[in-house]
Amino acid sequence: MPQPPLTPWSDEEAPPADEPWDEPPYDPGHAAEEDIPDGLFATDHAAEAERDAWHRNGAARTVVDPAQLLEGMNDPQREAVLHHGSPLLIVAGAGSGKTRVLTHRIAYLLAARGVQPGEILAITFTNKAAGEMRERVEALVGPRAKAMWVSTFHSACVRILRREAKLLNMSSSFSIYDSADSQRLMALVCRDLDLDPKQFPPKSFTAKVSNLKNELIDEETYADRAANPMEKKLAEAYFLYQRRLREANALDFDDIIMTTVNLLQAFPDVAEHYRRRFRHILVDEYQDTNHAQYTLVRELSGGSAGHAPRKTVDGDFVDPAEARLAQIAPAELCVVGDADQSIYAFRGATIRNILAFEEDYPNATTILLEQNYRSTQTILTAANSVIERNTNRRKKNLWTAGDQGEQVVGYVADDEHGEAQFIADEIDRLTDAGHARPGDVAIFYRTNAQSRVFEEVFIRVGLPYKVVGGVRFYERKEVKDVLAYLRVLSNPEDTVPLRRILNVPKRGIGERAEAMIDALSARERISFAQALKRVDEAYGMAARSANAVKKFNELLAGLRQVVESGAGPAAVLEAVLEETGYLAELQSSTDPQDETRVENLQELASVALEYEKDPGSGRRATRARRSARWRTSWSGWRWSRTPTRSPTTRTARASSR
Ligand SMILES: Nc1ncnc2c1ncn2[C@@H]1O[C@H](COP(=O)(O)OP(=O)(O)OP(=O)(O)O)[C@@H](O)[C@H]1O
Repeated sequence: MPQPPLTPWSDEEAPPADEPWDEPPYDPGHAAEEDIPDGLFATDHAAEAERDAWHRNGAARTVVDPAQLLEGMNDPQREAVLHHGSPLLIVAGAGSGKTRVLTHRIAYLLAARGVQPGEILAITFTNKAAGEMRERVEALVGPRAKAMWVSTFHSACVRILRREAKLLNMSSSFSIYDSADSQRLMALVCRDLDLDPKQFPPKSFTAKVSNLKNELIDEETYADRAANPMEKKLAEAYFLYQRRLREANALDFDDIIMTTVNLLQAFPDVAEHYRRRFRHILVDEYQDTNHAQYTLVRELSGGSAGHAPRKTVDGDFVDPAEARLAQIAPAELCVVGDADQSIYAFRGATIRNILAFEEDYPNATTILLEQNYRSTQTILTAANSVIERNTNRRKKNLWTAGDQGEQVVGYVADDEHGEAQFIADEIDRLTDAGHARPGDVAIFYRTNAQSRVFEEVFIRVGLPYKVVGGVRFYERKEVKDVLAYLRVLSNPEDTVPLRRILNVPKRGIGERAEAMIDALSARERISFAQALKRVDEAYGMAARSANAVKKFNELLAGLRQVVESGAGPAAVLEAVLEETGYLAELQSSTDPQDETRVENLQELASVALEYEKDPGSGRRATRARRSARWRTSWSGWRWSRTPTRSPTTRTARASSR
């Protein structure tokens, strides 16, 4: 079977952008057999109700007592489960039982209101959350839960798109590009358009196209509005990128939502089909929806303000196909969210969707869940007093019927090392007293780079630790890349780091050129480093690659001068970051992960500075002052766009610090 050109993902596996890409690669054979049961879209629910009381094997189905579902619920929770008819917004504080409300509401719809499982669409943000919700619903209603769609936005849309692919002139086994695939495709597109990667970085184009799709702006609309040369180039790239996707029978991650919205808007009979099918739509984490997802929910449910099909002055439908659609009552929509917990603004999520729900759905009911079941009152009061400063916030006050609890301890240390030491001492105290094991303790920090100080103190005092959802500081790619430069500067013959940095950041020394250097080193029995210097003797090396290698040799020679001039580790590191273009590349990127990478390098630089200024012990006293001064100097350097200085000037500046 021919393989698709890049590595796509199968529909159900397609993870949302915030989940690690560790799921199995796409298997076209599997996708072709995707299990959409024949009867899934049948609307003969009366017949289903008859069968519903029994399993195929004759066993009685789980019978749910509606009254039991309401037991132990507080008043607003019960109200949210019972609510009938108009759109419902559940504003649920942390730990206030929103998952419980959602799952019990679904079970109640089946048990007390005669709703069929197939009429329910429950949307969550991550595959993990969907799995958990499905499990909790199944625990309440039994195997009937299988006929419901409890899925992420992406999985639900992929299912719809595979079914309707023909209408879109696509094959139903279309591929899905993950973000790495999208970046590779955009890089190819930019190359074909002869765009200078410095001026028009493909990565930033990928991010911009993604944002446009989240705003439902397709390539044609964008081309019409592109005004300046930058926007025009982006429009060209967007156009070609979409064409390439179509040619490959592929969609990228953001296309999935946008294409489904387009499908529902362009084909009223398709919209009608899903409107008739999904009579109950429940959306979790509504505060994290972006514009495309918001519109999707509106198209599937109908009923938001200004969403009625357009009519002519004579009262006829502008699109006659919409007449039938207009007759379908809106689905019951129930969204749950908490603007105070919004975390995805960087990828287009807009809490406007939750704040303006009542405007968008004028007959909406809002229920506040404020009773928290997880924390003590002291913790809630502390949390409330932090979040009440947020602007444009709907007032909400978390409280608990539980204990007041112990006082929260606030400790102000001199610096980050003092903080880490205090925490290590606390863990020691708790474990010595038998109150906790190290694994019972969680440490939160604001940015990834901050794990480094904790890791160092834990290693020193021998406390076992695990960095959750991240990579240990010294194993992060950017840290390893930069350390590889330092290793090569300290040992020019060290082949492994040398090969690691040969084309990092990209400088036109491809795999082929590397293989030729390797062959030269084998032929002449010289080291890889020496072979690099004798690049002209490598067989078959293209002139462009040879020049790139020579430039790399010059770069290393320049950096070596910095080392030989007696500069300390911080100055050498600064030289590496600047001269190689590594930092500039990260800074010009619009990928939020690259911002984190810059922070990690900043952290690495502060380690180097600490070492340079104070390699011995007893250094803590001066740390705060030093780190404050370093921050100032870093921020000036980090954002300055001044032309690269020669190594000599830079050394002079570094040693004058
Ligand atoms: N009415 C209730 N009585 C007792 N316990 C409750 C009640 N409602 C919820 N809880 C408990 O509160 C905890 C939080 O519930 P749940 O996981 O449903 O909350 P959540 O709002 O989804 O949490 P979060 O979104 O903060 O993760 C659970 O342990 C749940 O059993």
